[in-house]
Amino acid sequence: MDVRHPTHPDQIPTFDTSALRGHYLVEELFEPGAIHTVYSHQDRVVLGGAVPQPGSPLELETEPPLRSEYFCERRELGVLSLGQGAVTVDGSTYELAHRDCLYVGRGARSVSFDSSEGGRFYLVSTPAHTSYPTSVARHADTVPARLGDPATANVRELRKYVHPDGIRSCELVMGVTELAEGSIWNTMPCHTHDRRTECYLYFDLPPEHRVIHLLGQPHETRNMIVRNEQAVISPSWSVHSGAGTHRYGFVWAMAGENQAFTDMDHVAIDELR
Ligand SMILES: O=C[C@H](O)[C@@H](O)CC(=O)C(=O)O
Ligand SMILES: [Zn+2]
Repeated sequence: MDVRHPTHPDQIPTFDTSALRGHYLVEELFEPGAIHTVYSHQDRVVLGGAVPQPGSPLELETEPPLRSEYFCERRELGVLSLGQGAVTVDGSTYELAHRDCLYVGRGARSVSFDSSEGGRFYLVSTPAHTSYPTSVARHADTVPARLGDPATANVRELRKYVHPDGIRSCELVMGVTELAEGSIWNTMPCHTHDRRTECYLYFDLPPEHRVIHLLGQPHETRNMIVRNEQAVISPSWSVHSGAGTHRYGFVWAMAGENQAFTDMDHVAIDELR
């Protein structure tokens, strides 16, 4: 488990490219036959990737930084399936298709991942004060919000999975946004939300393409060049927006003080520096 400490916005101008990437970019989450996790002290979000090999399920183990008997002892967990696979939680198996979401409530003792056809799972976990039921939200059954405009190259569909009017949780708010062919911008005009950390995982981006992801306070932005299946941790003071060299999708997940999706401090394009 990689541990990332929080940063102050005044540090941003002092970071070179590799320092910026070391603090905010999660480059290697998905390795065949392994589970990788990152513990961020930004709202104590844990990000992870699980890639089970056919016939060899992977069990989510606790890690020393958690000081817990099992992973979900004090935590809830969101799982976003990138492909076809199954997650077994305390003996109940949930089959997931590409972009389906499983929420695992606090107290689940055993969580394991299995796939016979190259499935992979993105994990986001946050501290939990109580136990909400483990449940599934399927991409095919979720009515998306249709956002954006062709003129601004940001036509996209947003699906909320874990949120106050969907799967209930303690802190976690989670969903997927997918851009239409020919659209490249997400979250522009952009925003911050001082009450929450937000993490993006970009997916469905061809290997030769990249997303130019913007971060930092609105008046002092930086960029990182991001590959497919890499994640970005955005502290509460940071914008989180990007433009791809190709269409893509991204999993967004938030944790912190509140769960109100509309609690955003909007930033006008002409305020950005
Ligand atoms: O606070 C909310 C998040 O930044 C994302 O949900 C934004 C997003 O998915 C989009 O604009 O497409
Ligand atoms: Zn946001």
